[in-house]
Amino acid sequence: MTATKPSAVRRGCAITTRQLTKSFNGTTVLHPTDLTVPAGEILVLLGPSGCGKTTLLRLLAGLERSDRSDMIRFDGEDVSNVPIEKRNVGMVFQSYALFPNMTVAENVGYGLKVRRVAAAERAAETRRLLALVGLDEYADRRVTAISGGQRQRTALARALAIKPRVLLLDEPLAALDAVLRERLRVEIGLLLREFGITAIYVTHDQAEAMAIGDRIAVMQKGRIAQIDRPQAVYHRPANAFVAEFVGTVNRLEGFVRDGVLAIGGQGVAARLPVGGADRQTTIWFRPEAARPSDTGGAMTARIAASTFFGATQRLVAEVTPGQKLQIDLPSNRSFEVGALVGFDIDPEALIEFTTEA
Ligand SMILES: Nc1ncnc2c1ncn2[C@@H]1O[C@H](COP(=O)(O)OP(=O)(O)OP(=O)(O)O)[C@@H](O)[C@H]1O
Repeated sequence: MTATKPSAVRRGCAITTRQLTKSFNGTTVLHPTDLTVPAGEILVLLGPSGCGKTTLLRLLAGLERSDRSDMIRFDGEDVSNVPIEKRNVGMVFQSYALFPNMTVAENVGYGLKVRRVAAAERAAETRRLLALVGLDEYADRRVTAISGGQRQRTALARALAIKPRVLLLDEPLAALDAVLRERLRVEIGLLLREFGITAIYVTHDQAEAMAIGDRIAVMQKGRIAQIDRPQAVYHRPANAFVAEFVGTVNRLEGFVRDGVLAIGGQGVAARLPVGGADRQTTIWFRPEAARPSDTGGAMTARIAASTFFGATQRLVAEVTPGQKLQIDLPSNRSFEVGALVGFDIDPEALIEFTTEA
């Protein structure tokens, strides 16, 4: 994609919400939410179906009214009672919502035409945006005659054409196949950063969230469970829900005595040094925290399955009958299903929550 520097595009604005709340028919779907999004940030709203992501996005857009007013500010200005057409937000949806009877260029220039921007200026701006999203050669194609990925880039260019203060994206890649999704999430992230626009991006795909977001707000039942940089959300999840929703994670339950979590079974066992007082606890760790050990290791588990990933292999291993762990080990050693594997766990990567989610 061409890396043209946008010149006329205004930087995005800062967004703040204070105790933003939404109920439908007496059921609260967004609990009071305080959000501060600095200008130019890409914030991803991540969470399972029904957790309130779209509701929060629609409130910011002005497509829903909050339960109380004066809750949303753009650069300090209260926009709670400003209708959508005056909020100056751009929107990109999963279903491209393009006009099928128009060309790519006509779609991109549509918002400018509605705003009565002169034809020459409109054409120049449209060309610039099409170059930016790598569609200059498709300007005169009908949108019905381009691919899904090209349609999504057309939708992005169209949303950016009106120079929005905020760009809101709701599962923009959900309708695309896996390969295209993976490519476009990198491209969209680069484009949004290049624009310097403030963007709120809704997805339920954690890999997409980590690739695109400057920060991720993980939502759980109408609340933000954690808002932080992708690395922090992944490595230092705020609660068990976040740990399980973002990436693969293992849980080990047992008693800690003299600083060691010990669980045992028939030939398989864990004696994991975790420190701290004697307690019953759950310890969490990610598959890549496992380290192969030739001397036995703190953990011994029976291999139930293995999957080759190239550089690594993912083993499913039973540490006690019924307690399965997923661990990633280098793929240059082969492990037989049914055999025992010894490994350690990077102590830095152990996660323990004082309160359960
Ligand atoms: N207009 C509405 N009337 C009644 N209930 C609604 C309305 N819109 C959303 N809801 C409810 O609010 C809750 C949150 O919905 P929302 O669409 O915000 O979730 P989401 O996280 O975006 O989910 P998904 O990923 O499935 O789109 C859901 O339980 C949904 O059924």
